[in-house]
Amino acid sequence: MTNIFRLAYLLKPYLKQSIGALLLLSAVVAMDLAIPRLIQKIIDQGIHQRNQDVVISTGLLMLGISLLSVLFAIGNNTLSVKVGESVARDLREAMFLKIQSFSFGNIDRLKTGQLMVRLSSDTSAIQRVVQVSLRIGTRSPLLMIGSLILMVKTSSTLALTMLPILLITTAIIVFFVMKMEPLFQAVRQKLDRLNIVLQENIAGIRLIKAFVRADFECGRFEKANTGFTGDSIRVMRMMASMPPILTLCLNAGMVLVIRSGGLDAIRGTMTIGEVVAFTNYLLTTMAPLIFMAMISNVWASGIASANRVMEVLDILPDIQDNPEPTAMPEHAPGHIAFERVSFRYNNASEASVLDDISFIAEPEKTLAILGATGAGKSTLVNLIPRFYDVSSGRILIDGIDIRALAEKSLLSKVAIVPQETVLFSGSVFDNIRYGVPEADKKQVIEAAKAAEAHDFILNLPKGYDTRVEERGVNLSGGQKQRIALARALLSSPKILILDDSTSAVDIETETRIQNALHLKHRRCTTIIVAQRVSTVLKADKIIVLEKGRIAGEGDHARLMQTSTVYREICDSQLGSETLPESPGGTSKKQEKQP
Ligand SMILES: Nc1ncnc2c1ncn2[C@@H]1O[C@H](COP(=O)(O)OP(=O)(O)OP(=O)(O)O)[C@@H](O)[C@H]1O
Repeated sequence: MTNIFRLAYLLKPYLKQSIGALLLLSAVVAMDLAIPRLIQKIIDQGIHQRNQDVVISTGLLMLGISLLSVLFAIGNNTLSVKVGESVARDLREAMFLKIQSFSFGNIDRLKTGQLMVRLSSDTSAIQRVVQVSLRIGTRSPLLMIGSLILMVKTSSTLALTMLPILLITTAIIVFFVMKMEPLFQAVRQKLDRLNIVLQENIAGIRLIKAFVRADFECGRFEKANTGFTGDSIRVMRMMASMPPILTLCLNAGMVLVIRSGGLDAIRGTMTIGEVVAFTNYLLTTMAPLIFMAMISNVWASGIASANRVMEVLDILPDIQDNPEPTAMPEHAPGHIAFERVSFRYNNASEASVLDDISFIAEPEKTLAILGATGAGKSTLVNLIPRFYDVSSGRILIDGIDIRALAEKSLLSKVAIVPQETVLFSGSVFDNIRYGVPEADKKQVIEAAKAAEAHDFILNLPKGYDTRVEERGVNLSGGQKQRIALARALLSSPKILILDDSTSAVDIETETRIQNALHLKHRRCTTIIVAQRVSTVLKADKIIVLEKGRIAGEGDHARLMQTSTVYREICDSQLGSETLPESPGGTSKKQEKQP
């Protein structure tokens, strides 16, 4: 519930419009309340006393009031819709910005489907709460309170008779609202689950087809869909049972008023006009109660959504700049030092993914990290741009602990080509200059040439203007990797990290890329992650990683002599024939694919 009050804070920028909406609404309520009094006047002073003038003048006044009421209601509607939509837009923006601030660890814990529901359905539910609150949600209680006062003024004894019915009706509504809130929460959770399954399926549709797993996936989807439907039915059933119960209360009240008021009128202690006015006030007391009950689902789902949205807004990014961050020097050489670094993904998890890692990557040199799948290579390089923080030890760049550096400053010097290539829909040109939007065509072409992408891009239907479809489906794996590489090279980084980013290109192209990198980007520290020995042969230093620990360090020739693990990897991939003795040489042997 506190989250709903926190949401009220979002109304602050729209205070004027909100107050305007509420003032217009109050005027509408005042006019609604005047109508039964005017009816009473028509009956008692007009019809009963056969005074035609009273009937006509009061009738015209009623008409005028009704017209004005319509105009004010339209004004209230316009303002409340505007405020509701604006609050939803602000919330979506706040959530979007929050998600952008998340570090890799936060993203690992949150599911994409969940975030999508919170950004879309939950913000819409909150928007409905705001709109409803500025309209019927405020109108109903005001109308109810006004009607109650006027009921007491018309006949306090009759009003007292109505009290138990009003209390029972209120209790029923509170009961329903309290019962429905957790149910709405459950429905939202099931919707999350449904979205996660849906998203995984759409993203992985090709794989599902390739492995003929459509039946299995249909089963998974059906389970999520049935779960969602089941909970939705429970909520709807509850909602549907409320109006008939409340209508019963209203009818019981009417019977009581007509009976007691009728007897009072016969006794002459009440006029017929008063009885009619009282009946009307009973209606304007009970009907808002029923309306409020009907919109209680909007409230219940709004509260549930507010909790879920606030949950995201309350998350603190795992990685934040310290209060006085240091900027990387403009001409930083790019010297990297790992000092006794250990890392585990969740501090709760038992095993370390990296254990006591120490090494140095020299400026303008190439360091390769080789190891079997799951050895911890990607994890290791992800620590350099501080995607995750080390669990112990420290990483220094040019002598500065990266935790002391400003995130933006660090990332402006480090470029990473991740293992999984991500391209956005848009032109090839725009994808390459994603990190440097101001880059001109010449710079883009230069980067593409260094990444061995220029020739294939020219052969695409519209060259650099060819549209990359969603997730790059119209490009091959190797082509995507080369565009991603060009994107990283364009930012002229001081530290370039290639995380198995040439795994999908053939060995010949990979060699050309490496030569180009060596020529044009020799002034940056390059870290190459690879499973393929051929990728690392030319590196100045190779680190062999085994189960999160360093199992060998040195250049190819040295490792061939000192590291059994390295020799075994070489043997398994290149065979046992003589390999080049020194870095820079090329293997004459026909290479085997891993
Ligand atoms: N986001 C994550 N959350 C939890 N565990 C993870 C995460 N990413 C990787 N791991 C675990 O960390 C270990 C090392 O993974 P990593 O991706 O670093 O290996 P790798 O050597 O790069 O493997 P590959 O060559 O197959 O890419 C693996 O056991 C993996 O399951």
